Amino acid sequence: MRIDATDVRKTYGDVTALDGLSLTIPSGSTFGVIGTNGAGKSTLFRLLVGHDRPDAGAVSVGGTDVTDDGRRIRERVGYLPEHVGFPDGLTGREVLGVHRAIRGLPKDGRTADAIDRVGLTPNEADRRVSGYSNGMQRRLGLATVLLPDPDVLVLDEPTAGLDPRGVDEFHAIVEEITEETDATVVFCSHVLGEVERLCDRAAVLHDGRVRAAGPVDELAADAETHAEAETPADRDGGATTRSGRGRDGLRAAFREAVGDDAARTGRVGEGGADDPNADPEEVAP
Ligand SMILES: Nc1ncnc2c1ncn2[C@@H]1O[C@H](COP(=O)(O)OP(=O)(O)OP(=O)(O)O)[C@@H](O)[C@H]1O
Repeated sequence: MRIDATDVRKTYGDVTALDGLSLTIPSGSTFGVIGTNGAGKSTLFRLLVGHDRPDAGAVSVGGTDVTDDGRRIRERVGYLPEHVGFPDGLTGREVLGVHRAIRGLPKDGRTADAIDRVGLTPNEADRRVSGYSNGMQRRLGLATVLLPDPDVLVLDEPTAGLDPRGVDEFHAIVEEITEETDATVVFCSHVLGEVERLCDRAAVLHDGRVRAAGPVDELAADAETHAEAETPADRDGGATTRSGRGRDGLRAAFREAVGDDAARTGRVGEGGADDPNADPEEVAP
């Protein structure tokens, strides 16, 4: 399902969270939204899944305005918020059973499928969630989202706080989902390397606006257009080869939006180069 946000504005009191944001997420893409703390990522995601309404502008999913038919959107869109809590007394399998029942989904093996897809063993699924590690809780959260077999997955910082192994495992699960289904997957992150690894498209968000967006392989063109007057190539008459495409392109767009310091470490917001979630390869020498 394609997602369109058009000139969206959202304020909380005197705070402008989204300031005329426009973005298109093509059907079937794996789309990464990267931005600083407070850039508006979570606000955007709440609007995409119909949990909140824009003050101005429009958001549509699969051609349906989310404010017209929020229920249909919530049926087709799986949303994993940044912070998910589960009742401590239940096992993982019971949590999924409750979610299945609340959503009116049939007892057709989808609970066991979801457990399998997120890599929880049957034994782990039968343990109480109070004993789950952070990574297991994230996987269980993803399993609840997968239950209805959604057309769109919206994941708000799904790997924040996971150790490197947990991050890797979560990435592998997302990669498997994107390979095996036609689902549109949208997630946000502070970590550039995560977006580069998983996404075919990306947007850099800053101060409630999209600063660069497009196929990861083509973001270079945007960044180069904006930074044209200052590129080494311009300064030395074209002798220096420009960064080209792919990773360098996204990095250039990112640097333009968030500044040299964040671009150097490949991450923005909390943590730093020594954060367990940081990809060491992303830290420039
Ligand atoms: N419910 C709310 N009430 C008041 N202000 C809010 C609310 N939600 C978000 N904001 C403000 O809107 C702005 C955007 O917040 P948002 O959570 O969308 O950013 P974010 O990019 O997800 O940040 P982070 O990376 O820290 O999670 C921030 O200034 C935030 O303080």
